[in-house]
Amino acid sequence: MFLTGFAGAGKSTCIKVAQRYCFEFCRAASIVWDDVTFLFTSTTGSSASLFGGNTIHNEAFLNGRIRNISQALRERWKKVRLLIIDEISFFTNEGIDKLNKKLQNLLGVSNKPFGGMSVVFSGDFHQLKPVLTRNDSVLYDQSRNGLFLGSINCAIIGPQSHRFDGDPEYGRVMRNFWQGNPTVQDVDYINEREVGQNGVELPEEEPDSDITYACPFNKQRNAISAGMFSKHIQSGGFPTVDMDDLPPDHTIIVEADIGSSSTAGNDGVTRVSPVVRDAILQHCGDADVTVGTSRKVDPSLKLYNGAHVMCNNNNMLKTHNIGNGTIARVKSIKLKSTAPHPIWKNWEGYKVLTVNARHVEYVEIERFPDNAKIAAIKKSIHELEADMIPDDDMSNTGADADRLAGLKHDLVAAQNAQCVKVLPTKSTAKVTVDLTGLGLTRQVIKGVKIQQLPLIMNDATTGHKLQGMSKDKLVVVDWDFKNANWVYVVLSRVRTRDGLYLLKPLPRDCLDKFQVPRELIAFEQTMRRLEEHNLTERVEMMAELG
Ligand SMILES: Nc1ncnc2c1ncn2[C@@H]1O[C@H](COP(=O)(O)OP(=O)(O)OP(=O)(O)O)[C@@H](O)[C@H]1O
Repeated sequence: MFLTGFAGAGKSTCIKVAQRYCFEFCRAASIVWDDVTFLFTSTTGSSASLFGGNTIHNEAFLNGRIRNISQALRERWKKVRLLIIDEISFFTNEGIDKLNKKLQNLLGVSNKPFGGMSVVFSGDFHQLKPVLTRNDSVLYDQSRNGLFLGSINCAIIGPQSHRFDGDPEYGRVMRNFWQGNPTVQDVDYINEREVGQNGVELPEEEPDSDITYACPFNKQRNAISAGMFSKHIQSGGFPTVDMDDLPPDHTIIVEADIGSSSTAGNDGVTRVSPVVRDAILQHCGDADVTVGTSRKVDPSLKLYNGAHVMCNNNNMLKTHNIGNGTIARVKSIKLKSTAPHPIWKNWEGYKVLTVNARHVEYVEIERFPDNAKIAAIKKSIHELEADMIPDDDMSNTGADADRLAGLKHDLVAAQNAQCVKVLPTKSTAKVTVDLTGLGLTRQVIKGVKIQQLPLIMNDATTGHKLQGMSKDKLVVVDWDFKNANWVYVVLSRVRTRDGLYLLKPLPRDCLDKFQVPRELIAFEQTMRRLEEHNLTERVEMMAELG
């Protein structure tokens, strides 16, 4: 099945509802149901973690060798009745071919596509493609992927978007972008949200506010995080370096433990010299330190209670539903019992505590924003407290007080269930460091042994991590026209135009950047015809049933 529709059409929500329906059906019919009966996966860790699923790459062992597939994994797949793959626009022809072979092997059925498994491909091809894909690798190109198209026997196209229910006019403009035909008036309408114009001001940062900064490049993301940290330091409580006072312990910079490298420096030695190490810690952001093709390591993580972070590996996706792209806030930092007392360092003239990552036992993070359960409990507490009169035991009934205590207890339990302890991990990274200021030339150092927490700061995020999310407030720092559909994906995350803040206006001459590829138009026509056929068949079947 192919489930599609424009941003916010409710594709992910629809799958959740279908899962609930299947669960209730199985329960009523006494059919065994377990956690993989309806297997929820996504092509990215960030969207998988939004609904408590895993990536399809992990579940179907896509990056492993067939001979290494364990018996336990084969047994697990035998229990799956329906496989969901969300955010399908991030999948490629190569991915589909691999999936087909892996499922045929896992299920022991080689003469049927995907080993005979029922698969729901869900997503919107008007959204982002994988970062490193060739144009001929897109799934919707009917001349290229017979397997994908040939296996789809049912299509559902969400007719409208629910994300913009609160602002239908913004939804209408987003649909124009989706269809590839925005007008200059649409661009002007968006640009009315430029900060500094028409009385638009940046939103206030409040503890529970879900403000996201969207920017195209990781360097910009790093610069925004550094700016936010400076703001945090200057907001008070940090002594300047000429004062005797010690810095507060709610804020600490966790410096990566950097060991040797596999490439020799100018002196022919593979050791990362103290000078180079200091340069990495002081001048590099996570955009400069990468593991494998894209995983980033922040050499100098600036953590404090409430800091916005993003997890960036999938090691805990299965066990704790925290994956690459899961967003969270820092709750606490625990140092090992053997750790020396953190020393302070000079950060723009202020004293800030600093510790090496090897001395950190864990950092506890809490998913953010609140899930529906926590939001509902907070709302009930707020309403009850508003009804109760402060310090007036006569008017406030005991029942109200008991209910309030019960709600607060439930809130703590629900919040604790959202918390996870993240441990430092060891990796081998490629570091790009500018050493020209030190009179040295070595700039790219490969094979650097590094230990750090698998977290990056999330004051700002790139479009690829935003896909699949709904936001109340979004600040667009800059535009990216190089990655097709970036502008549409970013703009369509926010529920209302009032929640949008632009640091740069959208260029008025960008209208030709939104054209929908011919192959995608042809693919969607095929899907529409299939949907009509499915609906007609269904009406006929219902009529036969009387
Ligand atoms: N039938 C519905 N009625 C009301 N609200 C809905 C409905 N379906 C979805 N929503 C709401 O609309 C928003 C977007 O839903 P959802 O994330 O499922 O859309 P999507 O199609 O998966 O979006 P995207 O393509 O951007 O990932 C969510 O806030 C969701 O709660």
